[in-house]
Amino acid sequence: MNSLLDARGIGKRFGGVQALKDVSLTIRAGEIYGLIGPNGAGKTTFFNVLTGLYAKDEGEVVFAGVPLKLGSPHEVARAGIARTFQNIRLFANMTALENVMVGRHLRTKVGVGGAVMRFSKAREEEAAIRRRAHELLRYVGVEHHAQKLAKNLAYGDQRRLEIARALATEPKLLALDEPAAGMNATETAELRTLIEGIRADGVTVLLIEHDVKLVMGLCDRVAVLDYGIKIAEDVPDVVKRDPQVVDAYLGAGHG
Ligand SMILES: Nc1ncnc2c1ncn2[C@@H]1O[C@H](COP(=O)(O)OP(=O)(O)OP(=O)(O)O)[C@@H](O)[C@H]1O
Repeated sequence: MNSLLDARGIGKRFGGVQALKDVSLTIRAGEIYGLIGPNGAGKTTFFNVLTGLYAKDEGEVVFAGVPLKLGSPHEVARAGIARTFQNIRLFANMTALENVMVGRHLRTKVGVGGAVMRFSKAREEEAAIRRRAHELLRYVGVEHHAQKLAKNLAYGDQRRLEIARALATEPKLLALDEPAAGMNATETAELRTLIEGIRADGVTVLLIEHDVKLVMGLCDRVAVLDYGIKIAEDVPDVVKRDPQVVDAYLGAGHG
């Protein structure tokens, strides 16, 4: 399998805290890749560096064969990486449909300049965006809430809506930060089916998750961070039995 993302020697410090130290990992095209580790291990920091929210101190990322311009969320999104957040970040007072349409606008070709000249073209594009947004809401299973304000959706549906919004940018890589947090067993099972479907439709998935059962059941490969260092990277069956991983994470009541 080809590699989609190659992170090399990523380092990030916050004052005296070395949140990431020389982290290298490779995500292959078409896989579901899990990133796990104890609280404070650096998982979200890795996501934030990867998606341009934090400037890195060291390292580089090659994505789809091209060096990724780290430090710019817009460039990262354009390159084909979309994400969701640990703490849901929707536009609370916009409808579910509008939230997805906003994500979709990243792909819009008609700019502000010439908008009058190309008014009908813009209208066509807007209609296409709306259609696609409806499709995505249906895809994640919340189309019946299209006209509801995001803040009025149930928690699990908000998480699904965030995924729809991320997918609206047509990413090659979808990075999910603790998507199962706060979900009950039924919602988690449905989420698993959704993520498997997303992969089956050709999107590679990077997943941070504390639900070890979900990670081990769903992921093709898993990397483990501990104090900012990658201590393991392998298929779930090997990672599960790695003594260092058991010691740092799985032993402490997580498994
Ligand atoms: N913006 C920040 N400013 C200062 N320190 C930070 C910042 N973000 C993260 N850190 C520190 O970096 C380390 C790694 O944190 P991070 O949130 O990446 O861990 P995590 O593995 O995602 O944890 P969790 O599972 O609890 O979400 C921690 O020591 C944290 O306190």
